[in-house]
Amino acid sequence: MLSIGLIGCGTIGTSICKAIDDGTIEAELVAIYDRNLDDVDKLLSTLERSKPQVMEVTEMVRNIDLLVECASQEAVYEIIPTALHAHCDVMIMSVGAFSDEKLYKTIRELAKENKCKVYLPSGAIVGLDGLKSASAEKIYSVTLTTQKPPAGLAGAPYIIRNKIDLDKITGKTVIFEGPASEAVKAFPANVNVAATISLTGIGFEKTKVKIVANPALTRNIHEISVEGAFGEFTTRVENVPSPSNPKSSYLASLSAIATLRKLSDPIQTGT
Ligand SMILES: NC(=O)C1=CN([C@@H]2O[C@H](COP(=O)(O)OP(=O)(O)OC[C@H]3O[C@@H](n4cnc5c(N)ncnc54)[C@H](OP(=O)(O)O)[C@@H]3O)[C@@H](O)[C@H]2O)C=CC1
Ligand SMILES: O=C([O-])CC(=O)C(=O)O
Repeated sequence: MLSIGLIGCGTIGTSICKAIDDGTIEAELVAIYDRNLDDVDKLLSTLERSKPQVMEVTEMVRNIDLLVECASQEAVYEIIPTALHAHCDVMIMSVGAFSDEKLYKTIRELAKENKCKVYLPSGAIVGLDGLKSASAEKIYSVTLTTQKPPAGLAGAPYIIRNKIDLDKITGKTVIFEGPASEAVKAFPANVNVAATISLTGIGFEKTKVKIVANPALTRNIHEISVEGAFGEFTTRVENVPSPSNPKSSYLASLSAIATLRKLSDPIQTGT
């Protein structure tokens, strides 16, 4: 059975661990880690059958087949190369880290050299299958429009740097417009999906991102519009925010779980 180690015991990490614990994912949860020890304890208290050891990444990678990152973009730098050097496959949620082209190339090379897979789930968006198919031919444009309730954007470096008072926003307001390369750095905990779209489609510079704060919303909305040789499509998802972290949509957790379930399934649907 697949042995899994997980870094980041927050919202997504807890959902994944529970899904392993209750058998939704066919795997053994061998090890977990988080820099925040309270989150580790909280997660452990939710598990009924699994008894993962708490260990740091250097020890963890000696005991697992696959490392799951659901922590932060900085964690990708800290843990993914270590895991690949140790011949572990990896699944990454903080995909925005790959706007750093050097990191992306390093991880790609390391994965090839060590014959490892790097899984990037669709996360909180829908339509990655269509974009993947479309990218076999010419794509003319890709635009992501993300709308969140103002509280879902709190703490983003862009909001802090520009001294935007989210409490004072009373109507639908465009907060940011620019390339995905800038969006994922300005909003590292809000639009990792822009990175996954960029890697699947036409890259970080050509992918356009618009971020809207909308106090009328209770859900996180992502709309993707794509034009290419195939024709055009628009997808829209209205995501229920995770109760423990309104920045992250529940669908992101479910997407991580689905990606891990797929590993043990002989039938693979979708592009
Ligand atoms: N691809 C996608 O579609 C999506 C991606 N995401 C991304 O997935 C990641 C996890 O999301 P979520 O579970 O909601 O986040 P949470 O904030 O709920 O949990 C993350 C946990 O990881 C810990 N952590 C952060 N950095 C490190 C590190 N370097 N080493 C060890 N622990 C660390 C955090 O600690 P602390 O509290 O101290 O920061 C926190 O306990 C985030 O980067 C998020 O932006 C989220 C939604 C969708
Ligand atoms: O969960 C979401 O709605 C999207 C998100 O936070 C991200 O891509 O980082």
